[in-house]
This record gives sequence, structure tokens and C-alpha cells, in this order.
Amino acid sequence: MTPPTAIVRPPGPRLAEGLVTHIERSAVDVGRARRQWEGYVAALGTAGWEIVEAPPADDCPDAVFVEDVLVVHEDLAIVTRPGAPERRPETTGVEDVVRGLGMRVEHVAGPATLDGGDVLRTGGVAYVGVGGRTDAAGVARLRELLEPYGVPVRGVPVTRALHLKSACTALPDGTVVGWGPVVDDPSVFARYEEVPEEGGAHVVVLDGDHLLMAASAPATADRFRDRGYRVTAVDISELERLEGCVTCLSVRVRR
Ligand SMILES: NC(=O)NCCC[C@H](N)C(=O)O
Repeated sequence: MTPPTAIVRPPGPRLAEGLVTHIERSAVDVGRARRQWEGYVAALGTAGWEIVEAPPADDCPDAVFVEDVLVVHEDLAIVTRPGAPERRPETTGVEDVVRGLGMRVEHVAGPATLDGGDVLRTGGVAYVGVGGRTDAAGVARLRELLEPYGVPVRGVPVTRALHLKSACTALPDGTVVGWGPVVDDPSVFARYEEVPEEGGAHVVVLDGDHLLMAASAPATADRFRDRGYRVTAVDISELERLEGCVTCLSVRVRR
């Protein structure tokens, strides 16, 4: 089997101008953010992931949050149409990357909007956050594209967080873990559990029992360790100032 691949994109010089919606703006140290991003990429590499760098998009402050411009499912890569108009130029250059990985490419055409950070796949279902960056037409387009793969697509409300995966993600056993104050409707998930820290709601599954998390959620990491998971924690504090999290800094391709 091909080793899993993580597509990442280096932060650019205008990072500090990135969008902030649900939190107070605070100054970003771009040099420190770059070092934290390198630590994040190194953690993926140490866990056995092949790293593919998308070309920099230095005019786009939020380009490092590469997950929002691509949704990958098996051999299909969907180039999204981000909900924030400022972020739409970020889609330039990513198509070549996924074609280089041998994937077939589809697009989301306007006026529909879809951000990868709103797409949570677990238990064979794609839950899509609607109400922030992704709209109903974006959900419909994703449904059209994932239907041939037998993946049901369910729109779920997101009004209190930037993206669905800012509010909740899923453990390998299918439990959706969320930060209560920003999860609109936990009843949509078959198994749901609250975590004690906002950053604890963001897990990247490195492999069946190994999770990548932000260092800002030590109590949640301990809780997951108690359940038998290995947890690698990385400090991404400068990226968190821009509402970034471990999930949105890469696009994971497993084939
Ligand atoms: N999927 C994500 O959670 N992406 C984070 C994007 C943060 C960026 N500052 C934005 O507002 O678009």
C-alpha cells in the first residue's frame, strides 16, 4: 500500500493579515509561526507520512490552511470554492499537486461555496457544516461528487465556529469529539463526546491509534492517552491566533 501523503503549504509573508472571525485579533509572530509549521510538518513525517508541499501562495495570507481548498476522497480531489472571497485565489496551484499524485480532479463552481474545513468524514458519512463558509449549494455539489462512492452527505448547522471541524472532529473509533460551546447540534452524530478544551476538539488521525493534536489541549490529550491512544502534540499557537488548528494545516491522502 502507498504510504499516506500529507499535502501542506508553507505560510507566506502576509500570514499576520489572515482572516479572524470568531475570536479577537491578536498579533501573529510570522517567524515563530513558520517554525511551528515546520514542527507540524516534521511530526507528520516522523509518523510515516510522505510530505508534498503545494507551491507557496505568498499573496494569500491564509494559504497555509490548505485543507480548506481541497477535499480528497479515494482517487478524487475536489478543488473547492472557499466561502471567503479573499481566499479564492488560494485554489491556484493546488490542482497540479493532486494531478501529480495521480488523482482525478473536480471543482466546485460558483455561486456554490465549500470549505474543506467543513467536511468531516466518519463512519462512512460526510458531515458538512453549513452556515459559515459553506452553503447549501456547496453541500449539494459535494453530494453529487461523493454519491458514486456510496458516501452519504449530510448538511449540519455551523453558526458558532468558523468551520465544522473547528467545533468537532472524530476519533478512529467513530466517536465525534467536540468543544461544547461551539457545537450547534451534537444529536446529529451517532456517538458524540465533549472534550474539556477547545483545541481538544481537533484531532488528526495519524494511524489507527496515533493522534496529532495541538499542545493547547493537554487535558484532552491525557484523556485520549487513558483510552489507549498515542498522542503527538505540536505547538501551533501562532496559527491558532488565526483560528487555525491541526486539521486545517494539511490535506491527508490515504490510498
Ligand atoms: N479549516 C480551518 O479551520 N481553517 C482555518 C482557516 C483560518 C483562516 N484564518 C480563515 O479564517 O479562513
